[in-house]
Amino acid sequence: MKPYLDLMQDVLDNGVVKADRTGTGTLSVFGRQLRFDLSMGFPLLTTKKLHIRSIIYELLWFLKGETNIQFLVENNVHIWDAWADEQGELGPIYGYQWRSWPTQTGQSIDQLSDIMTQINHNPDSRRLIVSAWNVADIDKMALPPCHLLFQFYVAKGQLSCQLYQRSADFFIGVPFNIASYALLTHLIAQQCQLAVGELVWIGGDVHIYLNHLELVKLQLTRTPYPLPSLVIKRQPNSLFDYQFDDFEIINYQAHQHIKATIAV
Ligand SMILES: Nc1nc(=O)c2c([nH]1)NC[C@@H]1CN(c3ccc(C(=O)N[C@@H](CCC(=O)O)C(=O)O)cc3)CN21
Ligand SMILES: O=c1ccn([C@H]2C[C@H](O)[C@@H](COP(=O)(O)O)O2)c(=O)[nH]1
Repeated sequence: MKPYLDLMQDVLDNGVVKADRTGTGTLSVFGRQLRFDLSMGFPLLTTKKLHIRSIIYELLWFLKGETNIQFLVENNVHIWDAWADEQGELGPIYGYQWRSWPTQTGQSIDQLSDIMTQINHNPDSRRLIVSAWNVADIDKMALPPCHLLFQFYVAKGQLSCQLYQRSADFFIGVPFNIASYALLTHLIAQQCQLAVGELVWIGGDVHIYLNHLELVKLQLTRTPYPLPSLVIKRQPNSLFDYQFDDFEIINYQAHQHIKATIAV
């Protein structure tokens, strides 16, 4: 995860102090890229132990097309609690747009099913894109999508994924986002009988919240361990049939977790 740590240092060295919506304040840079060769290991941070359980459940929840935190809460995952209303609703966020983007004629588009069909039948397509940025729905969302558009690419029997993230909480959110899209790429690759290629992460406003600066500096004193591996124990019939127990992360050696306050 050296690229992640290098960019963390880049934000410390070159970041501009900016005010933000949450009132916390950030150090921020604009427009950065990270690349991970997924065939070389699963990109899970090793300089701070990550709660992979939350990451897996969140992705399964997106894949179900759900936007109510009930499924997460039932599985003791509370990462979305702070943004939900009293009914647990978040509005038409990721899951809804991925699985049932509404059309003007009252129908809906399952972008993920369509992308799988395209990868299988038209792998050289340059249009393998999924977008969560539904302009007409933004004001109904608890939070406009941060990871808002991703594109797949097939070459040499490998599936690569590039993600655009408009706003990136580098200490808390980005490690989750990288692991989540790495997992998604593995799942789609398995379903399409492809190997995994690269994950390319692109950040717009890449920021460190000012109350995370000391934690970031602590993390940068740590030496990374080798990356763990992902084992998928079963091949379900569809992308939407995976369960939590299908996954195992092996050889995950990491430094102690660093607890931080999240900006809401
Ligand atoms: N400021 C901010 N940063 C984010 O990363 C973020 C948001 N807001 N709002 C919406 C979602 C929710 N996501 C979240 C929310 C909380 C954690 C979090 O608390 N992580 C803890 C571990 C908690 C756990 O897994 O139970 C951490 O220390 O990483 C992570 C991602 C990512 N998003
Ligand atoms: O998956 C996610 C979701 C959210 N974030 C961060 C990025 C920002 O710090 C906040 C969102 O605030 P905005 O004012 O809407 O930009 O949440 C993330 O890093 N990853």
